[in-house]
Amino acid sequence: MYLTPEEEAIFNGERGATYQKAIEILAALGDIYGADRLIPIKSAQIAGVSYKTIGEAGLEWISDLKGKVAVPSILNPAGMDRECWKEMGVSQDFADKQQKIIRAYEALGVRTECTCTPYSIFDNLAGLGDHVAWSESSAISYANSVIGARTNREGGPSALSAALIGKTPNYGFHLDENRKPDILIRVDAALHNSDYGALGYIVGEMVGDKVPFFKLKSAPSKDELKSLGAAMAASGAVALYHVSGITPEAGKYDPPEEKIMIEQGQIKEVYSSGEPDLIAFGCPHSSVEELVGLARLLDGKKVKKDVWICTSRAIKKKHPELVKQIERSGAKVFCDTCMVVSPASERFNCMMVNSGKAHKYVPNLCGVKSIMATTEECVKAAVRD
Ligand SMILES: C[C@@](O)(CCOP(=O)(O)O)CC(=O)O
Ligand code: SF4
Repeated sequence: MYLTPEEEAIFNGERGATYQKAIEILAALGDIYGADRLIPIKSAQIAGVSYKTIGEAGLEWISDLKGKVAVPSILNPAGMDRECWKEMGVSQDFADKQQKIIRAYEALGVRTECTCTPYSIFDNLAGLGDHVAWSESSAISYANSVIGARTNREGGPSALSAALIGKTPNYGFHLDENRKPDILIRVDAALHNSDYGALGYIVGEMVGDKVPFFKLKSAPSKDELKSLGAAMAASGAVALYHVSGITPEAGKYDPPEEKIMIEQGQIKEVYSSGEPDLIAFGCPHSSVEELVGLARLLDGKKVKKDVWICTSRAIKKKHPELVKQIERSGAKVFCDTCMVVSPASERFNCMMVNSGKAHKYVPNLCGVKSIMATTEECVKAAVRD
C-alpha cells in the first residue's frame, strides 16, 4: 500500500512508538486486503472497553499508549455503569480496573460516552458517503446501512489506530464495488418492533457475511433497523444491508437473483416463554423513543424481577423525568454498559431479552440461558409474580 512521505515518516517512528504502531497496524491491514492507500476518516467508534472482554493484557496495552486521537472518537460500552456499578453487583476490583481502562482511553482524547449507538447522541460523526472506522458490530451495520457511511468491520485496535492517525486503509466497504447486494430476502410478514431482531437472528445465520437486500411488507423505523442489523451482525457477520425503499443506498441497485423467503411462522419460532430471573432491554442501547415505549408499558406497574434497561448516559441525563417514570416501576436504567459486556449479568440463571443480538450472545458470552420475547411479553414476564 502506498504511504505518503508524511505517513512514511510516522511509519519510521518520527512521532514516537504509539503512532508508529498505529500506522503499522493500518499498513498491515491495507497490505492484506489490497488497499491502494490510506483515506481520511470522519470519526472512530472504539470497542474493546470492558475489562471483562479485554482483561489485563488489554488494560496494559492501552495504558502504554501516548498520543491524541486525530478525529472525533467515542468509546463502546464498558463492563459497568460508572455511577451505579455497586447496585449492578460489580466488584470493587473490577470497577477499579474498568475505571483505569476508561481513563487511559480518555488520556488519548477519546470521548467516554461508552455507547454502541453514538449516532443517537451526535449527528456529526457520520453522514452519507463519509468514511469512518467503527468497531462495535451493530454500530458498523447501522453506519453502513442506515446512515450510508462507509466502514469496514474494525476491531478495537484497528479502530483506535485509525483514530490516532485519522485515516483508514481504502478497501472493503469503503469501495463502491463491495457495497452492492448479493442476496434478496423477501419477507412475507408484517413486522413490528422486536420482530426485526428475530428476523435478523434468522437471516444472519443464513447469509453469513453477504450483503442482503430486503423487500419487506412493513416500513421499519430507525430503531427497528438498528435491531435488524445488530442481530444479523451477531448471528452472521453482516456489516451492510439494504432495505428496498428505506435505506439510503438501496435505490442504486436491482434486487439480486439469489433469493430467500421468510415467513411469519419462522419469526414466531425465535420467540419462546419461560421464567427468567433477569429481563434486559437495550441491546443495542435504547433510544429515547424506546425508553418512552417502555415507560408506557411499565406505567403503574411494579416489576417482580430484576429489570435492566441499558442506554447511553447522554440520553439518561437529557431525560431525567422519563428515567424517573421508568424507575418508579422498580426497573433500573443503566448506562455506559450492557447485559452482554458486564460481568454483573453472569450471576443470573435465565435472561429474557427483546433483542436478536442479545439472544445470540448471552448464552456464549455470559453463560446465561436466554429467552427471546417481544417487548410486551418481556414486560409481562417482569411484572408477573
Ligand atoms: C459484544 C459486542 O457488541 C461489543 C463488545 O465488544 P468489546 O467488549 O467492546 O470488545 C461485540 C460486537 O458485536 O461488536
Ligand atoms: S452487546 Fe448489544 S448493548 Fe452491548 S455493546 Fe453490543 S449492541 Fe450494544
